[in-house]
Amino acid sequence: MSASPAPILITGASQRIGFYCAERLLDEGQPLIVTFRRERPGLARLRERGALTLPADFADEAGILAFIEQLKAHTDRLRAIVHNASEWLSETPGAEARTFQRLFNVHMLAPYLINLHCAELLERSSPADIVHIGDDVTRKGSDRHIAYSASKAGLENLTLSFAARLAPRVKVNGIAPALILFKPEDDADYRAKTLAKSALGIEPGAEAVYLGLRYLLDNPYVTGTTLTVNGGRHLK
Ligand SMILES: NC(=O)C1=CN([C@@H]2O[C@H](COP(=O)(O)OP(=O)(O)OC[C@H]3O[C@@H](n4cnc5c(N)ncnc54)[C@H](OP(=O)(O)O)[C@@H]3O)[C@@H](O)[C@H]2O)C=CC1
Ligand SMILES: Nc1nc2c(c(=O)[nH]1)N=C([C@H](O)[C@@H](O)CO)CN2
Repeated sequence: MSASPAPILITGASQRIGFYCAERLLDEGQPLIVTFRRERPGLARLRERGALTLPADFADEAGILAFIEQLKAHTDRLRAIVHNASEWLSETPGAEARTFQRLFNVHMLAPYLINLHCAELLERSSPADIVHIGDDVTRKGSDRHIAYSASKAGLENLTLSFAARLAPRVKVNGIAPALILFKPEDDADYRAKTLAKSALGIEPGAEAVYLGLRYLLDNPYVTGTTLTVNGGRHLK
């Protein structure tokens, strides 16, 4: 039995929420493997801190399977898998089906295949967790991000199925955020309108998701659950 702790895998951790969670886990001395699609400034910092950074594009089955093979060449065990990689795409006029397929690949096919192919790596660790990062928008859908919302709803359902399949050795949960971080290009009007959608009316920052991740990793009696981290949007 290896003395060093098994690594945690976070997908899409080169920026924003995934990057923040990666930094916090490294702060705790947690070995880390992260995936990235495009080279970004934060990756150099994660590498400096000892994280293994693996390129991965989950837009199609071939890219997902290629990542799984690459991952298994680097480790034979995992403490947890955090499925964070995501694209926030609205309907693309004239390319609706391509966008739909892309979103379902990133948000559903990638977690599905990675979970199935990497369950054995998780079962070599105790405790072991899978965390799916979803979206609170699945509560009511979205008229401007139809395929995105549907694919995130499917991801939420994977939480239930994998929690049943992998118990008791692996806990499987989700986190459903609403606004966590604006994008730099979001204008004042959009920001004001978005903040008004929740009871708490704040942009909490990535720590709001990390605290949910920490809770799920630490709690031995939670599985098949999706944590809502939405500032009380459901109350408005
Ligand atoms: N930010 C927010 O307010 C909210 C976020 N969420 C969810 O939280 C999670 C993190 O959000 P956020 O940090 O804003 O996410 P980002 O939009 O920054 O995306 C995270 C990463 O996913 C990667 N990614 C996108 N497409 C692919 C792909 N085809 N294959 C592999 N990687 C890919 C991106 O890589 P690249 O760097 O190449 O673009 C990006 O770095 C997401 O699942 C998101 O849906 C939910 C609600 C609100
Ligand atoms: N992959 C992403 N998903 C989402 C993002 C994002 O930036 N990347 N942002 C949101 C918004 O914050 C929305 O919740 C409110 O405007 C949703 N999903």
